Amino acid sequence: MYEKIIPPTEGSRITFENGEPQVPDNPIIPFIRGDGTGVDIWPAAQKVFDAAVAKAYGGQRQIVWFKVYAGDEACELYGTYQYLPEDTLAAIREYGVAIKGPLTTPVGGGIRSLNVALRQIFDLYACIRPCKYYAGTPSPHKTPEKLDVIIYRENTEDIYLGIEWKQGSEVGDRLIKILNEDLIPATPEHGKKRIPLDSGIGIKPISKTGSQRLVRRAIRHALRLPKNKQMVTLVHKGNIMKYTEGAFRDWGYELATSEFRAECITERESWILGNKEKNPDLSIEDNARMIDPGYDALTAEKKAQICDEVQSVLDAIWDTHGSGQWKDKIMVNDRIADSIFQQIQTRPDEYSILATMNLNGDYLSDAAAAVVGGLGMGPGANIGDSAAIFEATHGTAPKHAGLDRINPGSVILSGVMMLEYMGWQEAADLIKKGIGGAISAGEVTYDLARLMEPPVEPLKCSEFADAIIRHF
Ligand SMILES: NC(=O)C1=CN([C@@H]2O[C@H](COP(=O)(O)OP(=O)(O)OC[C@H]3O[C@@H](n4cnc5c(N)ncnc54)[C@H](OP(=O)(O)O)[C@@H]3O)[C@@H](O)[C@H]2O)C=CC1
Ligand SMILES: O=C(O)CCC(=O)C(=O)O
Ligand SMILES: [Mg+2]
Repeated sequence: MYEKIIPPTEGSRITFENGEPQVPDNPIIPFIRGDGTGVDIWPAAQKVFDAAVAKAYGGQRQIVWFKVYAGDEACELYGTYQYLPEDTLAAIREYGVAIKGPLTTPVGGGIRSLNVALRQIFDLYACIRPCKYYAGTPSPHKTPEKLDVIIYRENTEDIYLGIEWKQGSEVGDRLIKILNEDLIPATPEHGKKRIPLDSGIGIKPISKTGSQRLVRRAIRHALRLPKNKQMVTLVHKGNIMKYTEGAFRDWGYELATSEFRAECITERESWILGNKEKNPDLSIEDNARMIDPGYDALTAEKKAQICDEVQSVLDAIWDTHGSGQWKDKIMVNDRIADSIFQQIQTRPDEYSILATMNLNGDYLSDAAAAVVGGLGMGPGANIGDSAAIFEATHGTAPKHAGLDRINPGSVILSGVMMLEYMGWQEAADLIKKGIGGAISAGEVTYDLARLMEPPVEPLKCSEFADAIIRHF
């Protein structure tokens, strides 16, 4: 079945039922070491996972690791340009849950991202990146403990679909000609706009299906959180990209107010209900004026639309959500993408789950990780309905590769997410305890050491792993 790898003779497969993993006591888990700092991080992380599982279950449970290849290491074994061999895909398909180190993607030309390819091949449509503060972690931010968000990033489409044409390419030039001469003039709202002839062109597809399945997972996650964290914020740049990012917002609200009607309230609905609760005799028009501060300057048609909205919300959900009942529901709101970057710094505690499209989530997850201590503390999971691959938010950090210096924390915390996904909470908790203990004792790698006051001597990558195990 495999060309160059041999599966372990012991261990069993993780299977999926209704999108949920069914985990035996000795699951076979494929891992990709990764390029660049993967050589440092992976052995450190694996040591921590094995120690935690051994301590938590005293031999009753064990992960059976299966080394598979991608990136530079794959080319060494399988030959030039064999960056993502069929063996690796077959192993992940067979065993369902995998974990990986970072893989290099060249800028400009060269191969397209292997990381993105894996997400698309296995339809791992939700990229989940929690950004939570570990006590004692040094941070460039004054109040990092106030940030506790989980980024739910759509993981398969947007510009990451990779449909683009180089400037000057034959097809790209043809496309620009068709757009300039036919499609743009046929769309009156585009007026006299034309695409400069020396442009590269990229396509940004945002589908209703892709958006809604992501938001569905985000809302389901919110349902499992404590009441004060039951919020989902739809992040978008819909004021500029109306039919892609704006549509993501609209489809998100549509899903929340149809599939999750009993469980959700939108921010705007909460204002309408709240206004009526404070003043039961409030007229529809006065309520409309209160939810839209620019109401009096609007055209008659727009005013009528807002009054209709107020009336329909009251008709539809006053009985089920009114009289304060909405305060127990999941709050669904939306924020424009640039604004959320400052909001996670100025009002971090007002957010919980941030549901984003692919590119916005990529940017936002690095920024949010920085608030809670940096990319060395940014874990992630790519989840689909029949497979999952866990990986850190960061990349290969090439200047640190092979120096036994980099922080393995993000891959270790990605492993914590994997253990939790598998239902192995005891092992996950031990690792979290170990990380907390090591940080509190000032036993940290260079990235955290340089932020600590007073400064501490940094540990090596491998020493940090040992410190985590000591603090279990
Ligand atoms: N999922 C994946 O596999 C990803 C792959 N990539 C790929 O990685 C390559 C390099 O990307 P680049 O833009 O340099 O981004 P990286 O995330 O690899 O590194 C940027 C900087 O972030 C800090 N950093 C990264 N990882 C860690 C860590 N584990 N511990 C502490 N600090 C860390 C370092 O900062 P400092 O030097 O200041 O300490 C590092 O120089 C590219 O080819 C990119 O495409 C990028 C992101 C994700
Ligand atoms: O695939 C890559 O090289 C970069 C991906 C990335 O930055 C991410 O997923 O956060
Ligand atoms: Mg990124």
